[in-house]
This record gives sequence, C-alpha cells and structure tokens, in this order.
Amino acid sequence: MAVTEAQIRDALAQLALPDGGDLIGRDMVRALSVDGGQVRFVIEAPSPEIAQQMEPLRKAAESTVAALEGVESVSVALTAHGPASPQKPAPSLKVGGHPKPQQGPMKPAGVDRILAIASGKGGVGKSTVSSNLAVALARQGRRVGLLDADIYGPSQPRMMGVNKRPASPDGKTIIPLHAHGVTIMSIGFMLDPDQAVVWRGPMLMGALQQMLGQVEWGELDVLIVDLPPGTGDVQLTLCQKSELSGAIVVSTPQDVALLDARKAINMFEMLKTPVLGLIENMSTYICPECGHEAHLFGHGGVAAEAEKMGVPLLGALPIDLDTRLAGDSGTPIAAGDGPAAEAYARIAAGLVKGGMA
Ligand SMILES: Nc1ncnc2c1ncn2[C@@H]1O[C@H](COP(=O)(O)OP(=O)(O)OP(=O)(O)O)[C@@H](O)[C@H]1O
Repeated sequence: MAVTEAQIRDALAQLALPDGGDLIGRDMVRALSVDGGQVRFVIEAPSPEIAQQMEPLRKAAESTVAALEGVESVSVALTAHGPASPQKPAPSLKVGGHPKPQQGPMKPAGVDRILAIASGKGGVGKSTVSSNLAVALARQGRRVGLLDADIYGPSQPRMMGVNKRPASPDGKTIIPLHAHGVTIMSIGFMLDPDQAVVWRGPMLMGALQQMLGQVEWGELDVLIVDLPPGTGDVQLTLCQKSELSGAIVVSTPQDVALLDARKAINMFEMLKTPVLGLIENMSTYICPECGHEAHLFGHGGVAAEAEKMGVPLLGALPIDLDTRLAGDSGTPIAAGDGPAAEAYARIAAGLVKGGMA
C-alpha cells in the first residue's frame, strides 16, 4: 500500500532533536513529496552552521522513512535559512541564489524553440528520452541544446558522458559543454556530487534563470529541457517565464505512471503550454533469445490515454537493456545504429517535420 504524507510526518515526529523537540514539532520539514514509493523532502535548519551539524539527523530521517511500508526510495536534503557560509575558495560561479529581477523572459536570444521533456512520475525514462532525442535531432542536422534542470537528480552528465565544471571566463557567462553534437548544461556540473543540496523555491528559480540566461547557448534550433519529475516550482517557472514552445510527457504504460502523466498534462494545459505529445517508454520487452514480445507494464495504455486527452502519441520505445547500458556509459543509444536508435530517429524526424524541433 502506498505510504501517505501523514504516515511520514508521524514517523518523523519520533525523531528527537538534540536541543529538544522534533522535526515536525519544530516545523523543519519542507517540500515533502510522495510520488508512489518515492519520498523526497527537505530539512530546513535555522542557520547554515546548524545545518552542517545536522547530517546525522538527515541520515536518521532517511532511514526512519525508508523503513516505512510502501517506501521504495527516500531522498532527504538539508537546507538552511540565509546564505551558506563559504567553505571553499570562492568559485567563479554559483548556481542557485534568489532570482534577480527579470527584465524580460528567460528565453535565450539565439534559441528558436524550447521543448520541455516532462513526466508526472520519477524513473519513467524522462532523462533517457531527453538525451536520446537531443542526440537524434543533432544527427538530423538540427542545432540542439540540452539543459538538465532535474535539480533533484541531474543525470545528463552521466548519460551524455560529460562531467566537468563549465568555464566562465568573466565569472558571469557560463560556457556550456558539448558531447555527441549537443550543447549541454546541467545543474549537476555546478554541484558537488557528495554534498546534499537543497533548493528552496526561489533558489530553484535563481538557478534556472542562470542556466537559461547566463549560459552561452549560441544559435540553437531547439533547446531540450530535462525537467524534474512532477509538477513543482521548476515546471511552473519554466512555463511562466521562458516561452516554452511545448512539452513532451514521457510515461510508461502502467496505470500509476499514466495517472501522473495526466496530472503533468493538466498542469501544462493550465499554464497554457502546448503539450506536443506523449512518449510511451518501456512499452514492450522483446526477449533477445526468442524474440517473444512481453508487455511488462501493460499495453496500449499510453496510446489510449493520448487519444482520450487529445494529444498525439509521438512514439513507443521498448524496454531495452542496451538503452540502459548506453545511458550508463555516456553514449546514448541514439548515437549508434539499431532498432532503438531508429525509434528515436523516427520521433526526432516527426518533431522536425511538424516544425517542433
Ligand atoms: N527504454 C528503456 N529500456 C531500458 N531501460 C531504460 C529505458 N528507459 C530508461 N531506462 C533506464 O531506467 C532508469 C531510469 O531512467 P531515467 O533516469 O531516464 O528516468 P527519469 O524519468 O529521468 O528518472 P528521474 O525522474 O528519477 O530522474 C535508467 O537506469 C535508464 O537507463
């Protein structure tokens, strides 16, 4: 049975703080989100100094929630009021921070279109689709950028095989990285992978603003944005501020994922962002030994849903071990040949033909 927010809060209320009270009683838990079995929240300390001493408590909170029935994964991050005190020599760039007053929209000048890749639920393959679609479009001669805005789990450095800090010659502009014909910027390039980072709403917006406004994207036909899962601050900011040309929602055929996909589509509709279509990921499994086709997550659900919601089904991608291995090794499957690369090439061609990329 799915875990509820109330159960999580009850469990966290059992965690005593060294100086009295508990996490819930002292109102230190923020942004609690329960997404199927995936739980995320933030512990907000009263000051950066106290936050630094709270790592054992963060770990305890993580294990307490992980022990609850119905919880598959837990991600707990620490944050604090006010700016963190500097611990390292000043970096040339800092992502995050409060957004600066905006003169205009966040759409970079040379970028023709911004396409968001979204999912209602984590783990359905949104990042995999983003990187492969970017590579497939680049192979078709489009000038493509990929912005990894998945603040909670940036995966593009791994999937695109690039992970170094981008240069910033003047401390203001950020020079993006390049791989597989795609211009890339990820929030992951700017973060210490071992440090738990938490973004409060305004900081998220500041980081997004920087990644759109300070990165030298150059002239692009399309900028693909890999969104965090769900319907939170990043999605809202991006839709409201960056003149998104459209959103593509990735879902698996499973009912629960579809339910969340529906929420994502509703959100985009409310924000007046055109939903360009749905992509069904992990749609079938073809046995490499005997060629038998199995429908592990059900079948036809995404097509039916797309029809019901009046949005096109842009493509269906099978469960494919090579897709995962390619993503893990830093060369997306779409960069090579074979059925999966062809499937991505077809989706990319459809987008180009429709003037969407
Ligand atoms: N079609 C596929 N076949 C096999 N494995 C896949 C497929 N699509 C994605 N995966 C694998 O599933 C895992 C989750 O994919 P991915 O990180 O792209 O999902 P996500 O929706 O972006 O997740 P999150 O929102 O949590 O970042 C990865 O290990 C990825 O390699």
